[in-house]
Amino acid sequence: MNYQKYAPGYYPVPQGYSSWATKDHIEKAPQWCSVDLRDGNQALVVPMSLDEKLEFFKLLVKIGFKQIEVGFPAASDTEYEFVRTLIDNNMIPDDVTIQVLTQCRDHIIRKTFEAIEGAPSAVVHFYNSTSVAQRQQVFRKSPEEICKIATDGAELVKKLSQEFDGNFRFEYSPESFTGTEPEYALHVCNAVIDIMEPTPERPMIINLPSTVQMSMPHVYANQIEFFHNHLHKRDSVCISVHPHNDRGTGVADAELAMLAGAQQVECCLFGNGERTGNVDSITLAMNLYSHGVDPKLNFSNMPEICEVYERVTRMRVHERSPYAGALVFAAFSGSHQDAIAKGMDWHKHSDDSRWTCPYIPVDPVDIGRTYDADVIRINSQSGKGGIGFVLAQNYGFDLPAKMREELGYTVKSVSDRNHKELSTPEVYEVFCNTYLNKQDPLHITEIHFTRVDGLAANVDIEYNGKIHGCNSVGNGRLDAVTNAIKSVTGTDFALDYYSEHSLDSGSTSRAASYISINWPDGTTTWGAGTDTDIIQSGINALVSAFNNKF
Ligand SMILES: CC(=O)SCCNC(=O)CCNC(=O)[C@H](O)C(C)(C)COP(=O)(O)OP(=O)(O)OC[C@H]1O[C@@H](n2cnc3c(N)ncnc32)[C@H](O)[C@@H]1OP(=O)(O)O
Ligand SMILES: CC(C)C(=O)C(=O)O
Repeated sequence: MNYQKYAPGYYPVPQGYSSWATKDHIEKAPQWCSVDLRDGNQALVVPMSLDEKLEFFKLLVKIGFKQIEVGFPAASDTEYEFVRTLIDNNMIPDDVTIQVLTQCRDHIIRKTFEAIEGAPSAVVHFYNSTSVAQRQQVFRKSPEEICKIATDGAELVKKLSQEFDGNFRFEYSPESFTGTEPEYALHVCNAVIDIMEPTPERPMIINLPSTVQMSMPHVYANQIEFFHNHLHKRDSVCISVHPHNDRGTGVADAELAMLAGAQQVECCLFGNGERTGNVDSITLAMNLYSHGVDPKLNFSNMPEICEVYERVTRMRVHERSPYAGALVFAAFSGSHQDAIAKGMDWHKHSDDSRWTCPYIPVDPVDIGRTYDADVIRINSQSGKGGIGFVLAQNYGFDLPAKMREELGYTVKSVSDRNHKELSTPEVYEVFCNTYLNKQDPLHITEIHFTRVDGLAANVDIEYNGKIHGCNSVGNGRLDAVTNAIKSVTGTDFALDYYSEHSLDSGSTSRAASYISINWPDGTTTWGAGTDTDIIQSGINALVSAFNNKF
């Protein structure tokens, strides 16, 4: 690890371009430009087929993208045919503009115009590299010669836009901007703007890509503010950013750039794109959403978006991909589960409609996820709160706090022993096996109550395989049965806790009862019972608690 081999390769702007840093939130969504079908596609092991691109295009339209870079038409027949298919078959909605990318090379620009001829609304995006490294190593040209590649390209784009039929607007990128001296990049961009002569009615886009991310995000934001202040015809230019993610801060680059004056963001779903990817459109949009800002993109069906994306790109949505990954709402750990379960309950009963649930930045339901499958998941790190929540949500059992605690440890240890996550049915199975309607070694086979002075019970009890008939009395039914059990089994115990609630709604609803009993040796055992008859459910809980001693 020879760190001396490296030095920062970026060029900060002078002091005085960080007024953006006083802002603490983004007030509105940027103009979104999806580059999934171009930058995303060029980064795939196998680029998408025409049909796959069509399906992805439809998905992007459904999500709400109004500007979609559909490809690099000069790159391949598929790319070219895709653009022609969209145009020739009127597949572009009226409010959607397609965008195509071309290098500043004559034959590539010409081929690009052939591809977009007749487009109802298209952005021609032309670029050339301006960085110090590319000037020296790739092009071996002076700054002015490199600038001439851009201006020659701009002249040709402008000329062809008048020769070809279609409604065209323009975008220029000083590619490898982040490795370019800002003053020089500004000079090139202004030279292009002067040629393209945008107006406020027909603005052009200047895209300042972090082609390779080289600095901390605030350095990039300062660069954007510098351009915001010094670009020619600012009222006729839309500043776009196109952050990559080499340093892992693509989202921060985009967000700070928006504070600094960027109006458009070029991005890809799930941060797909060259190397570590482009900035993730889902994270950016959902970050706005979670602050109460309309993102102007609709991610209400995230599972469908993940499915289409994975199928057509052959990429995988990472489990921790913000807002979209399979595990991003999942809480395995006890204290998180406890807070989430309490937070959810608080929200259910609160008048405050704003989402403030601990640990979960947005309501999973808003993006098509479910609480049951996605939020509280059980393993050996889980706690009583989460385990109780799972039982309550899925099976309606609202366990008393102490019983939940005991069940919590039992469930955790099953998960720990087997070294696996427990599914909801498996948690339920542990609960049933441990507490519910247990009939061994003691089982009540027959019971009749009569009200005399207090309550008398005539009970048949099967205990250790033998049936015992018994008459007992008590101050209530449960007390009478307790006394019968004590006399048949010769044990002594005291009823400590009893509660019940109805389990299902409707006339045939079942009751669930919970009982704990204290034993002379200082121990406590718990049992649960269910039955359509509330008394029987209590007796079942009592018998279960008794049986749990043995
Ligand atoms: C950061 C980005 O994402 S930029 C977009 C990158 N995307 C792609 O490249 C995908 C599509 N590209 C392709 O299919 C091909 O590269 C094509 C069709 C564009 C060009 O193909 P080719 O001409 O066969 O090859 P190649 O890309 O290697 O061309 C290199 C030449 O173009 C020049 N060049 C590269 N970029 C540019 C540019 N923006 N403007 C002008 N010239 C350029 C190089 O200096 C080199 O010149 P040389 O022939 O004098 O050495
Ligand atoms: C062509 C440009 C915008 C690009 O993709 C990049 O610089 O990353």
